[in-house]
Amino acid sequence: MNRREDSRDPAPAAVQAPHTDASPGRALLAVRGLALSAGGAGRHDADRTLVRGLDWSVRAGECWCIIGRNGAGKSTLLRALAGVGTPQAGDILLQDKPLRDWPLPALARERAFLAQSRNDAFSYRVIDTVLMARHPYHANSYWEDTDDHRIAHDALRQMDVLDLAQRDVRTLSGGERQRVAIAALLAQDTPLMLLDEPATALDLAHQVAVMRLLSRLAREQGKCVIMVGHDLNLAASAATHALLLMGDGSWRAGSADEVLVPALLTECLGHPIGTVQYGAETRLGDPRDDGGRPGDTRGDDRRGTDRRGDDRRRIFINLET
Ligand SMILES: Nc1ncnc2c1ncn2[C@@H]1O[C@H](COP(=O)(O)OP(=O)(O)OP(=O)(O)O)[C@@H](O)[C@H]1O
Repeated sequence: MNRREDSRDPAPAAVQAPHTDASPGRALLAVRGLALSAGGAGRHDADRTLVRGLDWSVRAGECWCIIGRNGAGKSTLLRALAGVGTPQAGDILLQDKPLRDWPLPALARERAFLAQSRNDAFSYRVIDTVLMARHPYHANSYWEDTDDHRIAHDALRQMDVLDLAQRDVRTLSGGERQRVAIAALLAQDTPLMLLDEPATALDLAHQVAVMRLLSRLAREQGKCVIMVGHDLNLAASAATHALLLMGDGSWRAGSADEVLVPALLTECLGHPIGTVQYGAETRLGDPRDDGGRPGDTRGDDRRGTDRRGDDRRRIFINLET
């Protein structure tokens, strides 16, 4: 996406950005002309367009956050990317091959999907739910080997739930269950990781730890992370890129510095959003003292927007209640 010359201009309404093929490297996931409607294809009530003409490329090492209001279509899009459900139009290519052409076991070795909610109908030990994520690597066998156990234990340790390994999943708290589900996703060890609101139910320390982990997996292991989230500060702390769903079918995609800016977020979320900057020498203060008005990005220009090169951070503030 081209950055506007003067970011003080109001965001254009419902402008669709060009897809992100300008950046180098082959796309792990390529979305072409995708259309999604509420309720999915073939439903008589599938008349509200959630996403229209989505052209989007995602590469190894990128960490994307999908942002939008309730009902904008974030989960619907993530499910489509996981191969669940049929889009109204368009193609989703994983490593240049349409998702529908991937055999399920092979697809399960390429992408892992953390759904927004889950039901534990049966009694399973925590370790067993994580070991199940290793089954795509055992085409003709139900038995896990020692590598699987090591990987499962490592994943539980990374999510700080190794001590719960022998517990029945139905006895876990909401945050513990969420961390076990993320551990299972890690144990699946796929190049593409799709996470629907991974920070849900987590306490603050674990929210930050999960974002750091996802960011590191993308940066250091070349994983491709796509997550849905409502917390802008958490998203901004981890995401290299963002996709905004505007709610009327239009969308904006680009680097975090291009897209996670107050004017676009205000338009996307329908609520005034500004930023304040803090760092080693600047204390967090009242955002209204920081030169910000709803949709006003002058502060960004003045303070710069590189959130990874130094210790400065933008935090997003709702200016009005
Ligand atoms: N089976 C269905 N039948 C009819 N409408 C549906 C169906 N499934 C989803 N929808 C609608 O599609 C829209 C998009 O749903 P989706 O779950 O993708 O939104 P979302 O952006 O993830 O929202 P949230 O932030 O609340 O999680 C919603 O308005 C929802 O009510």
